[in-house]
Amino acid sequence: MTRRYPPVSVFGVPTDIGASRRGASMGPEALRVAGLVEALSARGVDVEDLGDLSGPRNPLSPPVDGYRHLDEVVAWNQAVYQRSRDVLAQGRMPILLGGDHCLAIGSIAAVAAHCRKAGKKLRVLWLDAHADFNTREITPSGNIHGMPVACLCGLGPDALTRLGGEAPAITPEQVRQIGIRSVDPGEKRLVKEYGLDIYDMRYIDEVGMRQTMEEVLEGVDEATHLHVSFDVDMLDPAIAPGTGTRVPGGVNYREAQLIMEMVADTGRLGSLDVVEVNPALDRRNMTAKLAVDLVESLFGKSTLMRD
Ligand SMILES: NC(=[NH2+])NCCC[C@H](N)C(=O)O
Ligand SMILES: [Mn+2]
Ligand SMILES: [Mn+2]
Repeated sequence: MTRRYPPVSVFGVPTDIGASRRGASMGPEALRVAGLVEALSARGVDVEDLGDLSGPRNPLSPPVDGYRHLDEVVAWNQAVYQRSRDVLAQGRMPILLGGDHCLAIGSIAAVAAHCRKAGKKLRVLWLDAHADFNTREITPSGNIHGMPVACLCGLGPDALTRLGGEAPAITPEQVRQIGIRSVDPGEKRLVKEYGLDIYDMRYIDEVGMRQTMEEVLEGVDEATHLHVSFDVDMLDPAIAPGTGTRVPGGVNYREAQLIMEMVADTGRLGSLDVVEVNPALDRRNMTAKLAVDLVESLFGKSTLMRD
């Protein structure tokens, strides 16, 4: 099946400000070196690379009042919010190259504001080993890349929950999490309290990825905007070692392809984050290359004979 895709604007956000381990700041360049932009244009996508945003350096300081680098995280996310908003206003699809996962606060807040204005129904697919639903009270690390989903749902400091003015940017019902296998004890309680829809690895093992994705995509229609927030640590570390918070027992190659292919089949992909690629921990850029391979599938590359 050949499908027309909206024009795409790629931008890099070279920071690891939301993490305590450095290196994700080199992710954007690793994804470019792996050929992300060329791969999209080879698929017939009209794609431009806007280069990298800039922001404060990483002081690698300890948490203050439960947050590590809060001011810097806010500054980077304001830049992400503005860039994502501008790209969407031009009728283009933003692809954020991270950087760590705290940056999804800015990208998804912008997408949510855009959907409200355009009368679209937003659904967020959160592909991750982690639920990223911590708050300052319960975080084991103070790392804000463990908090973006909570911030987007209105739990967190005003400067992050109100990036787009209103809070919450989204509600838990709009989120589907896939590949989860590491949730901190306090975080687990909060996730249950807020009713987040989590397709964890046990569930995927039991029912299979096809059934999982059918449930994830249930109700998606012409009015739906799908935002995919792809933390590469969703993948099994054997195939994706280049990331800072590895958890064994992740999604395998074929399962990951099926996720992307089934999203592509909906034709409703509206925006994308590719985050947590850490070249300092990678081998021969294999994690970035795999991420590019999967992004190609999100844009309709298929091995199906019936196509
Ligand atoms: N986006 C990520 N890789 N998040 C990892 C979070 C790990 C842990 N749950 C924490 O809050 O510190
Ligand atoms: Mn993660
Ligand atoms: Mn994450």
